Amino acid sequence: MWLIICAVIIILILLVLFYLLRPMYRPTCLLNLRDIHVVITGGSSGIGKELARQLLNEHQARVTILARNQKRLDECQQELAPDNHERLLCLSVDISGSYSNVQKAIEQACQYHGNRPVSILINNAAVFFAKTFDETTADEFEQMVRINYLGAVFCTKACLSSMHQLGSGRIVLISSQAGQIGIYGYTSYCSTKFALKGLAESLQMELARDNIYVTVVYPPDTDTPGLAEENKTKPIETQLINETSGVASAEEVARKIIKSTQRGSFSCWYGINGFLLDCLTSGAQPITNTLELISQCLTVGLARLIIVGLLNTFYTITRKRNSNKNKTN
Ligand SMILES: NC(=O)C1=CN([C@@H]2O[C@H](COP(=O)(O)OP(=O)(O)OC[C@H]3O[C@@H](n4cnc5c(N)ncnc54)[C@H](OP(=O)(O)O)[C@@H]3O)[C@@H](O)[C@H]2O)C=CC1
Ligand SMILES: CCCCCCCCCCCCCCCC(=O)[C@@H](N)CO
Repeated sequence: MWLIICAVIIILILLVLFYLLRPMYRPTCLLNLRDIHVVITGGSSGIGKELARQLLNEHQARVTILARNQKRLDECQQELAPDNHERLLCLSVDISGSYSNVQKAIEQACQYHGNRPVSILINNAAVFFAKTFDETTADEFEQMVRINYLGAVFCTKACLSSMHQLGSGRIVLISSQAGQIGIYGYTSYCSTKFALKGLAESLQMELARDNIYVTVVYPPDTDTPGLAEENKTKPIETQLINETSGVASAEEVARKIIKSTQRGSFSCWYGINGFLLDCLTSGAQPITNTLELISQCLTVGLARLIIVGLLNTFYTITRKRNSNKNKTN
């Protein structure tokens, strides 16, 4: 008798919990990508280019790539859509320049794709280099904020009317694991990537009622031309810390971005470290799935313990180098 009463009480508590913890918004269905218009900033290299490739070849989407360098854009057009020109438009624009230029580029893109409004915007373009705060110039800080943060704001602003027109949409912000944890050498980069999460949380609260879903992506180091360039001057401290999460391929990173975007998940992470970092930094981020929330609640304490252990190692790495430098001086 008591057993049955206990079981009923437990079930009731679970039901109430599930009701209280239900997602605050939920995409109606998995987004079908066929023939829809996807805009990818920074799609002429690395992760952006791989996204364009998969969207074109595996999902038959229509793609617009925005980047600055015309030569790289031409090569991209040749490589990604040699005999299918009408599905891919490569446009040269600096997303951190004037807002009206970005707006014009988006208008031109919609016209090119048969007046198709933008269904998905992937804010992927960014610049990155690793230098200490002291070594980073004021101009470099400004450039980083302009491209990595303001560029995403401008493109999002320019695409929103499209999504309102459609009555649905997806906005993807490519952050980084360096947008979840502060790292030696990334004072300028981390700040811009952290900023994207604040933008995403507020934007999602505004747009959930319009059926527009925001996804923030947190890749680890990823094998791209951008990473190869960064590695040429990366301080050893930054290199050693980043190695904790290993190096992913652009192919796997792009694949999960597309899946998370179709689902409308709020965050997109990679591997066990990515999962733990997402739990650790879940804070007040919205949930799209009750099980996700339960796993975060159960793991957050453990993740905090692990990160404190790791931080000890990271601080040892940075102190050691400083004492070596001091000895040689
Ligand atoms: N690779 C990595 O290890 C990781 C990367 N990320 C993030 O993933 C994203 C892509 O990185 P990745 O593929 O390595 O980058 P790449 O450096 O390989 O490519 C960057 C792209 O952005 C474009 N771009 C840069 N500035 C502008 C601008 N002002 N206006 C328009 N386009 C611009 C570049 O073209 P052009 O110069 O011609 O304009 C290029 O197409 C970035 O947001 C990065 O922060 C996150 C974690 C790890
Ligand atoms: C709770 C336990 C979690 C443990 C994991 C902690 C690991 C920290 C490693 C961070 C790696 C950051 C890579 C940045 C890549 C990037 O964005 C650049 N390549 C571009 O500059």
